[in-house]
Amino acid sequence: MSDAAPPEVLRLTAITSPGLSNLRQTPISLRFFWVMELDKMDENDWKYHGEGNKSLVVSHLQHCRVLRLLKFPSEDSAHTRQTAEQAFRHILNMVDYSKYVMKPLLGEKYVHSGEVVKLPLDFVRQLSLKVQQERPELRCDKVMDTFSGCGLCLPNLTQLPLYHLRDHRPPICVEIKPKCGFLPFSRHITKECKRKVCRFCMHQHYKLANGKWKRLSRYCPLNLFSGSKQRMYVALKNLLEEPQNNLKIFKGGELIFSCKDDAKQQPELNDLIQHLRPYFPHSNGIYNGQQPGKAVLNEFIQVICSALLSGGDSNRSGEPRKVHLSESRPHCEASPFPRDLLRNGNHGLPKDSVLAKVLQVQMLDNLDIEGIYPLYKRVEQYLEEFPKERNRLQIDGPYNESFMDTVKNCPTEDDGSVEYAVGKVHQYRVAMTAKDCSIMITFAPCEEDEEHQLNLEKTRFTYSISILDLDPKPYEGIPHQYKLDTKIVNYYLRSMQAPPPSSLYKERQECTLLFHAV
Ligand SMILES: O=P(O)(O)O[C@@H]1[C@@H](OP(=O)(O)O)[C@H](OP(=O)(O)O)[C@H](O)[C@H](OP(=O)(O)O)[C@H]1OP(=O)(O)O
Ligand SMILES: Nc1ncnc2c1ncn2[C@@H]1O[C@H](COP(=O)(O)OP(=O)(O)OP(=O)(O)O)[C@@H](O)[C@H]1O
Repeated sequence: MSDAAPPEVLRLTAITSPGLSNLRQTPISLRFFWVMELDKMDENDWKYHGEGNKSLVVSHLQHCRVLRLLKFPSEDSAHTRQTAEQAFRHILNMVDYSKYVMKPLLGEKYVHSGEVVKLPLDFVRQLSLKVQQERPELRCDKVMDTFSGCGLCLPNLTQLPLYHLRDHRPPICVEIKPKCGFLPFSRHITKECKRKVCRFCMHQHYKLANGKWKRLSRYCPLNLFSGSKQRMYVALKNLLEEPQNNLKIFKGGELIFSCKDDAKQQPELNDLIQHLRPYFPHSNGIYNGQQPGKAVLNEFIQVICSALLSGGDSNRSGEPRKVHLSESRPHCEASPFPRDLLRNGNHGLPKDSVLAKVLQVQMLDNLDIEGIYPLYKRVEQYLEEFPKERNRLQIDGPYNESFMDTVKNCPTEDDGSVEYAVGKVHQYRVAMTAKDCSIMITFAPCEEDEEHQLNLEKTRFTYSISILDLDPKPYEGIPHQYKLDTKIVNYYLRSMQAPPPSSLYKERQECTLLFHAV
């Protein structure tokens, strides 16, 4: 980038993987956000934004961008010391995987792969100290990587660029980690309950038993992915009642609703309603016989549903084209729902909607971990004999077009080859990424002539939808997945013999939303 670049673009410090990426291919919207001058990086320009299990995210105070920094187990200091080079490779791999594997599968418009940046170590260390007190206790088993100086720069997806110039109401962003939206249908499954109850609902019992959460969530991903507005409504209502790590809400880039640091505490729905009121002025009086707070939440849920179902093209009669998933049962037995509603119509998801995209990629896992594990062992045995083949088979990347070809063109029948086994393992790992990604919907009030509006009756919102956390899942993680699957099923079967007391579900009258026709 030359010195004559416009002031917003300044000196570029992004490093892209050689031969694969090119700045000229970076969308102009992203280039606009590159305002980083290496020698002027100041931790005071950044603030803590959030974190997951693997990375910590800080956001810029003025510009719509975030830095995503890796984390390591805190006891693993020897590891952290030797990893500057590895961390750099790791982040490059993450970008390539997002760009060359997940983006083609999920759709250009939903995925922002970001750019690797090399940051001054002093800046990273100061930043790490600065954010430490903001970090939730449950995430402090890991420390931020302050050794490699590598990070990932991304647009801040909780914001709408330049939006603040148009309206005083800041954008609202809803982040949903939907998890696996289908029941496995593989012939390799040995436990019948896996065909009837979804992984998320079963996993709740294991999480409760090992203390990860104090209450069960009623959310069921199969309702969210059903395409039925009524079932989606229930799924979103259940997320609001018990968000765990599946729902976060931001306003103007600030987190306003999520699970509390102390998992025993409950997030305040009444506070959320106060935040949302100015966005739904029609709902502030008594509306359709509902309390105003509930009417606000109802409208809010409808905005989210509408965004999740948007993006599909239409057939000749103006109906959105739908995808139907005939292989899998559409309903999870752990999520009680009136039978007639379940029978009522085969909804399906609009073809290009974000949910359809995520679900299709999740369903690349068509053998289930029970079918994958023996194939993993076949690959392992082969690698023991021919260790040099690891590179050719792209077990640890590089994640490029050739990796993607293996994912797309894997034969359907097992011919006993290692190529078949590797293809299925690659597909499984890609599906795992889609089962663990998050969807961000950012919306804000807009004028009549604005492009990209949600199709709603009462209010006009401009919006954007993105999919984030699209990192590769490690090949070495497969034995762990196999063991975890057994544990989850066993805990579920055990807890079905002694069902948990109803108090383990959140009992809150004031936040029980009305079920109404949508
Ligand atoms: O295994 P799961 O289904 O519990 O998913 C893990 C997530 O737990 P969850 O069930 O969503 O609370 C887990 O989320 P939390 O750390 O619990 O918020 C991670 O996303 C983990 O991925 P990774 O190992 O960091 O790449 C996730 O692990 P992967 O299985 O996706 O590798
Ligand atoms: N581009 C972005 N814009 C705004 N916020 C973001 C962005 N990327 C991440 N975040 C926020 O940071 C949080 C942590 O990021 P992310 O989910 O990528 O972490 P992770 O450690 O990889 O997650 P996991 O626990 O699934 O491994 C997200 O939940 C989200 O709230």
